[in-house]
Amino acid sequence: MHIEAKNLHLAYGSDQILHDINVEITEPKIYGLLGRNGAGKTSLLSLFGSFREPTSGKLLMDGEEPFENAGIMQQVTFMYNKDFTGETDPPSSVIKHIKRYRPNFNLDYAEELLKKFKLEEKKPLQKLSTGKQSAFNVVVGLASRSPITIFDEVYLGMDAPARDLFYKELLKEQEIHPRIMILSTHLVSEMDYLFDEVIIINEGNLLLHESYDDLVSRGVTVVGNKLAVDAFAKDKEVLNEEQLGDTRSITLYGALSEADKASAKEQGLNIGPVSLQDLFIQLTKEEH
Ligand SMILES: Nc1ncnc2c1ncn2[C@@H]1O[C@H](COP(=O)(O)OP(=O)(O)OP(=O)(O)O)[C@@H](O)[C@H]1O
Repeated sequence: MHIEAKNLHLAYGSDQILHDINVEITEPKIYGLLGRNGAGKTSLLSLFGSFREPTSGKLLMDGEEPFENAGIMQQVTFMYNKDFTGETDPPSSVIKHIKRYRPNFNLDYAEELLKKFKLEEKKPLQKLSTGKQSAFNVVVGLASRSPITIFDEVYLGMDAPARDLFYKELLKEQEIHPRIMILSTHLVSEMDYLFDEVIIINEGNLLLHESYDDLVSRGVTVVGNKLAVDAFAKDKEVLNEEQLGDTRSITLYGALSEADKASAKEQGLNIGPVSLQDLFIQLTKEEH
């Protein structure tokens, strides 16, 4: 499947939330969707999940508008922190009915995952702990095997071992049943290794959509003597700088040329990689 957003706008009443979003998601890969609190991630994902209609612009999935489009909706699984109040059946019973509305849902795999996440309890879903309810959402999302699978911060309440299990299953699933997986998260440093591509939204605008490798190769950290670092940084885009005594560390946005690398070496400057989290923090700082 293939998602295409053209000049997408979303307003809640008079509040403009998403502004002129243009994005194409075409490959069965894992996409990390990042943005500060309130940036508009859930709003965008709720458009992809057919929960809402754009205020203007076009959203096409395989060339069709998804809103109230049953054929498209069956191909998209949008998992978020659902409120399970009133869900009196245990997880093992709830999963038996999912195939009716998610045609690719694999019950055997879901049962296997219930065991792995220790969700075989007889307790009704509404009485499970927050983390276990999140794990249940993860199970449904993975086992749905929908061509477009969206996880909107569902892993928030899950403890570290459960999240680790989720990441492993996700990578395994993606290898066997590749699909468009979109993960929105604030756990950037923990999850960055999962992403093939990164989409960043800032204040309702699309800030960037790039492959993970391209994005992190755009930034470098340069550490060394303050004066040498300052001279090196001249005419370059400095995202961040920190100083301790005479030592200065800067984060630069933009790939270094071979000549730059040679000159840094000559001046005793240390060049290192930049993490996605550092780039994200710098790129979404208020002054940007
Ligand atoms: N139903 C709604 N009615 C009015 N405003 C809303 C509604 N849902 C979200 N908003 C507003 O839209 C903006 C974007 O919210 P959204 O939940 O999409 O952000 P987010 O990036 O997912 O944030 P977070 O990381 O905090 O979950 C916020 O200003 C929020 O207050």
